[in-house]
Amino acid sequence: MIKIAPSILAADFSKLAEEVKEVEAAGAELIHIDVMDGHFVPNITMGPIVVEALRPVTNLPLDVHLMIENPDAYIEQFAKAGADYITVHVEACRHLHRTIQLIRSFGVKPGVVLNPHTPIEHILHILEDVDLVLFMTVNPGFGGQKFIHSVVPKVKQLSDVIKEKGLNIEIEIDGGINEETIIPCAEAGATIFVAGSAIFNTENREEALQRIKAAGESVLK
Ligand SMILES: O=C(CO)[C@H](O)[C@H](O)COP(=O)(O)O
Ligand SMILES: [Fe+2]
Repeated sequence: MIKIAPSILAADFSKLAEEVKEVEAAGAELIHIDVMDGHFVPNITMGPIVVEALRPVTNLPLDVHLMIENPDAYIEQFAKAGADYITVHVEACRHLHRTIQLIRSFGVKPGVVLNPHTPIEHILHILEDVDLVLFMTVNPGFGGQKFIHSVVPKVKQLSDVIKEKGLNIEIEIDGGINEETIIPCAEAGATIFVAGSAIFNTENREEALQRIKAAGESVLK
């Protein structure tokens, strides 16, 4: 099954609650929240108070993507604010296993994120401990960037490892996803797709979301 996670980074922040409700009604499966600190990435976005504000607005799981240095210092705040998933970059974690355990200790599902150039070997020894692996298909920091195709073989490589080991881990893709780029990623074994500009920068969000989802599902038939 293909799940679409609209990224609110591309939403109209002056009416964020309405934007979230609109994509929920349009068939979204998760709400993706991009947290940037101006250090790990060259942009600043939102913190736990936005997660807390959105928690009562939607029944969908809140997928919190931390693009921050020292994520350990903020995990409790994001967990208590209502995050369902917290994903951390392997490139930002000095003690990844500790960070993943910390996320789980608050009853939140942990995931690990790889930048486009990071090899999957960096996460092979954490697979047993995570619920999700997120592949960046743009350099993190901004919405609306172009999909980096060279990430796709890594997705297939990890998907094969997950199958071989019989693990229950979902693969999520983030960056430049639209009804074309979703296809090679779904073929490679990904099941959760973040889409920001391809959904929020359109007139008809429902149609955009459903077209992207249908393109992904066409691969599974
Ligand atoms: O993590 C991100 C950027 O760092 C965003 O989730 C991602 O860029 C989504 O936006 P778009 O679909 O417009 O590429
Ligand atoms: Fe993201």
